[in-house]
Amino acid sequence: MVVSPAPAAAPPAIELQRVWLGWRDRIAVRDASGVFSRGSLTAVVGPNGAGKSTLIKAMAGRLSPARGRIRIDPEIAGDLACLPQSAELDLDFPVSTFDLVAMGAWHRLGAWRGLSAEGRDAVEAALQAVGLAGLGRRSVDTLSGGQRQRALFARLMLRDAQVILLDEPFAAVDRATTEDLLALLHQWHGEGRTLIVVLHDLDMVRAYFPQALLLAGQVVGWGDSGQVLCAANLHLARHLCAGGAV
Ligand SMILES: Nc1ncnc2c1ncn2[C@@H]1O[C@H](COP(=O)(O)OP(=O)(O)OP(=O)(O)O)[C@@H](O)[C@H]1O
Repeated sequence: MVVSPAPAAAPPAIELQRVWLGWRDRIAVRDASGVFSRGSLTAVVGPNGAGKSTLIKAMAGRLSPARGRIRIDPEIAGDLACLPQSAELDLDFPVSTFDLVAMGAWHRLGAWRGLSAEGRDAVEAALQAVGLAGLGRRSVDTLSGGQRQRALFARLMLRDAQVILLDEPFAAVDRATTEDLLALLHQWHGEGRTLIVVLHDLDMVRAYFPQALLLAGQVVGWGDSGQVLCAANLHLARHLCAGGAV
């Protein structure tokens, strides 16, 4: 097994300390340890059922570890945003795209306070940045899948979080949308945010993500994506998820 440690230069944003995660009596992730450094850009990859979404949910605070600890840097603990898989999001309600994006600012403004002129400008700027300028008045239930994903990225811009977790953000969106949203991820990375992104496209990971965490019910590799995504690790991950023991 090749497990490379994450670079030690930056302080930890999120540290997994012998974390076990499960659903009722089923263990989904066993004994995972490692560090997502501050400002890192990490892809979480692995076969279906490897525990990627489970780990994202646990780091977002939606699932408690059965054992071990997820330590989030206290300085950024309240500054973590999560975009779940699109299948988990019900956007079939008649709210305007503008209001959906503006919801990103709720944690700063309070749920029932109106947006200032500055806030409204920020929403318009975010809509423009994701290619939805002029669509603010459209109801989200009339947007295409790609447009919804763009709107959700605009909402993340308003959220302005230091740590951003994204679960398969490019599933079911076309290539142009993927490229635009990938560019936004890189912009956020350049701003020093910590990004943790569940992905299936290994070529994309090798090309654009410096760090990778390969899961298969346990950590198979974690570190430089070129090293982690070697043939031996990928073979081991497939073997483990097919029910093999090591
Ligand atoms: N809400 C749940 N209740 C019960 N079991 C669950 C739940 N969510 C996930 N699991 C189980 O936990 C294990 C890991 O699932 P998880 O969704 O984390 O995998 P994944 O790596 O994200 O898979 P995929 O690539 O298919 O999205 C699987 O065995 C799955 O059936």
